[in-house]
Amino acid sequence: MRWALLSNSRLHHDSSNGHNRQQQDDTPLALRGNTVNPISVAPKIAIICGSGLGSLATILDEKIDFPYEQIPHFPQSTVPGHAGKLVVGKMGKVPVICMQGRFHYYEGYPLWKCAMPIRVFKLLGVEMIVVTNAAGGLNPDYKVGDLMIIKDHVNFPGFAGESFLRGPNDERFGPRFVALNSAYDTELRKLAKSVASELGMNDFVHEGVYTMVGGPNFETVAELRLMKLLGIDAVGMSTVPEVIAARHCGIKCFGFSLITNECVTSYDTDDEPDHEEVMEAASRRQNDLVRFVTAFVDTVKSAELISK
Ligand SMILES: O=P(O)(O)O[C@H]1O[C@H](CO)[C@@H](O)[C@H]1O
Ligand SMILES: Nc1nc2[nH]cnc2c(=O)[nH]1
Repeated sequence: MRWALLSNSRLHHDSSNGHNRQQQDDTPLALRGNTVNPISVAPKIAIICGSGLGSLATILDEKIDFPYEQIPHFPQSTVPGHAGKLVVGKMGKVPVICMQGRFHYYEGYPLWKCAMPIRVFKLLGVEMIVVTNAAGGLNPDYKVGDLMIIKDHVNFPGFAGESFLRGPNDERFGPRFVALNSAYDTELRKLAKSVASELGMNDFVHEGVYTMVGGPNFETVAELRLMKLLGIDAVGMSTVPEVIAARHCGIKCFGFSLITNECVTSYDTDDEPDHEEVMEAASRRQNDLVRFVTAFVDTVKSAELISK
């Protein structure tokens, strides 16, 4: 397999995280230039599959897989439930690219690397991301298996100065300072709610605020109580860097969390969250999620919210 080089200086800024600038600049990401399996049709939507949610990629027609280990310098998936490949194909009539496996800060990647695939997608012509994740439910109305359309986020790593955008700004992707007050597109959220309604999913679909923590540990009771006080509905360890990268380069964002566990906010219980429970909950809801995302993508196309 041969890969054409696309200068990666367009993808990354210099980082003060100890990463080798030369390696960054050498990273070949021109999937269109793959002479074995070129991406001939530009994907319009990128779907980032959360923990245990990889089945969203398996339903594509005319699928082509690009395992991460075959993409030089691409990060590798290390978390169970993240297969580690890009899958390109069609969801209905829409060309899409799925990340079956995302990158998390706790795996050891700096935030710029966690969300670097978003810039690859931008260069491939992607106009919208559908970002999904598994999350712990803080809102007392949420149950395991519920779906939360993300209305907004609280970026805890950002409070400590960590950002995908830290370092020199690459003006070719977007401005130094980026507005995030409407990061999660209002029109797309409205449309998703009407799709959920049409599919009879109203009793388990909510809208709320997601927060990202660094992980990999789950939260203490005191931390979860603090988050509740702040109006946070669900907590996870991802998504925010991808959304910031996307908004910076003008990609529209729609996101949802699958509530895989109820956060333990009391000291009077032996309940503990674990990753197996997270994956089991994701697996139980996969058929509904596939139905929801397929109908959403179809409606986005009909509403002409992506180009023809
Ligand atoms: O956010 P995704 O990738 O869905 O995964 C979530 O599930 C894992 C914990 O079980 C963490 O990685 C958390 O972020
Ligand atoms: N931080 C965090 N991430 C999760 N991912 C799935 N469930 C959880 C949770 O309870 N906390």
